[in-house]
Amino acid sequence: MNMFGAFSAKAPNRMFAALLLGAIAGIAYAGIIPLVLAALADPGAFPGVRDNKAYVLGWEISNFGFAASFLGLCVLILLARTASQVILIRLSLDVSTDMRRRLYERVSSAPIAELEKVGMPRLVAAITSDVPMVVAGARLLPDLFTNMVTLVGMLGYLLYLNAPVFWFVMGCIGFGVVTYQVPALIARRYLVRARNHLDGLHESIRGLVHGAKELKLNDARREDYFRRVLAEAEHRVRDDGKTGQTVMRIAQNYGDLITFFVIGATAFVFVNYHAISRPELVGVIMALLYVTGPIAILLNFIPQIMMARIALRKLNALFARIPEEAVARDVAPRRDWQAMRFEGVGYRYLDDAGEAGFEIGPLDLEIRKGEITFIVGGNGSGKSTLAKLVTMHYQRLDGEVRFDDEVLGPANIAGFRQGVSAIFSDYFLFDRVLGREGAELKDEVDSHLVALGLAGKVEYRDGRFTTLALSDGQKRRLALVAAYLEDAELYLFDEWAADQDPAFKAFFYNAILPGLKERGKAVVVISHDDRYFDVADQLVVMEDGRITDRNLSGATLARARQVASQQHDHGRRVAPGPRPVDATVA
Ligand SMILES: Nc1ncnc2c1ncn2[C@@H]1O[C@H](COP(=O)(O)OP(=O)(O)OP(=O)(O)O)[C@@H](O)[C@H]1O
Repeated sequence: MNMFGAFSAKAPNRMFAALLLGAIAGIAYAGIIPLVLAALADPGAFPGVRDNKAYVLGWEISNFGFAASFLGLCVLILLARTASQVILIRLSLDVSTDMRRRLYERVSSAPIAELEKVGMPRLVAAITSDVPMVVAGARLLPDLFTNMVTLVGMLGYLLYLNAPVFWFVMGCIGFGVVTYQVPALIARRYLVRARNHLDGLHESIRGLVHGAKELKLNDARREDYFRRVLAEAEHRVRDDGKTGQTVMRIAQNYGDLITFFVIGATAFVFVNYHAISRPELVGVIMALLYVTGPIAILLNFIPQIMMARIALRKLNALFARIPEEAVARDVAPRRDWQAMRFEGVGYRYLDDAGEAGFEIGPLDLEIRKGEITFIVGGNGSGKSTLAKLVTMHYQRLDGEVRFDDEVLGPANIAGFRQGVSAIFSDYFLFDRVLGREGAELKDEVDSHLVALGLAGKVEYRDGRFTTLALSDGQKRRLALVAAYLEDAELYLFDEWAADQDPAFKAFFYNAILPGLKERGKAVVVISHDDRYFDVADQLVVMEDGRITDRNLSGATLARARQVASQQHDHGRRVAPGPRPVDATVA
């Protein structure tokens, strides 16, 4: 995608109209000086010559024909330029929305593993910095076109006035353009670096916002973060930006100077070597003075266009970085299965350089409907990675996943994935129930809010939850309400109960999970709550990326309890003796 392409792909007719109007304005601009010079050369233009005069609103107008043409050109410039700019501004707003929408669509259709690698800061930088920069650059196109047409027109006029002057000017412009490239290339290098540092700055800002509580508690820590992380990131963006912009301005002024140099060289040097009449010289100098305007504008645009191209390259790289997941889309949810089977399934994380990181597998596992499967294991043993394979956010790299006898692959994965509802440990709570509407929804939500002890805390009104300002445990319960309403075939809970109080923990393990099981759902729970391991039909023990045990034998239970008891750093183990579950809750 190039800048022009971004606009012309969206609305070719509007883009064409804007450029055409820009060209008309350019031609009209280029016509002004020849017209004035022609009028001045006409005897009717001078005082005392009474021919060809007219009176308009009491004003005496000499050389009326030229004056009327001059006015006509001015009006044409005004109308054509305004229309061209208005069309482009409106189009650019549509294009910005369009580009952002494309990015949203790409993000939502990208493989989760790629999104995790790209990270939020790069996406935010792309949406907030790159898209507006590209659009701002593309918006200059008609003005660029207008000024280029004016320049070409004026150079043509120069050729008509005096061919040697024209070739002299062309030589000077050629020299200027070539030598201009040196500072322009240096500037570009620094501007690209400044833009690359922007991703790091966004990452640092994320730390500032998300780590605000931690930073506030300790001045030394905050100082350190400001000095070594934020300030450094800011300085990198600022320093390279400053150097890039400075060199760019030098290049621009150098370009400006070249045009004046041409005028000086023509007036003071060229005339000594070529025969040129005084009126001819006046015409040439006027044309050259007039040309400085479009040249200055073109030079002024260059930094912005350069920034836009850098941003566009970043956007294109991001699009290439987050490819669309190669799976069939718009397929109906698949509910017609009884068991999900992992046969020798393996997965490994790859870093940016393609180096393999943590690896799980080969895994053999069966998750059946109407059963509860617990996954237990120490920190970093691969439980969440396995969970993402179960929810099909990650696709196996080795082995095979089957739903009954059907092998999971690109053609059917989207269908099976739509039958999954999951609450991950880093879940996101939306302020509404997505994908469902209707009057009966509110009644259902209300009854779940009551059951989960959230009535009075939050309501479902006008299609959204009235507040999300809830405690961690309450937020998780609200996420559970939304998950429950999805009526999925497979439910996955990654440490859902970790921050629930004993009563809700008991409610979750003793009422919600068995309830889902009774409804014939496949239930997968990552848990450290060894008190409730007996709720499981199947207990899967993970150690170092492998399943080391997978049944409910006494030995597995003992092993699972031992592994769970090694979870020192969670600190959220269930307190002994849950208080009786409230009748409304149970
Ligand atoms: N997005 C990622 N990119 C690269 N490596 C990752 C990523 N996520 C996890 N890992 C690696 O995979 C290993 C297993 O992580 P995983 O989250 O599956 O463990 P876990 O058993 O769920 O741990 P915990 O109990 O702490 O949540 C980790 O040691 C980590 O190094």
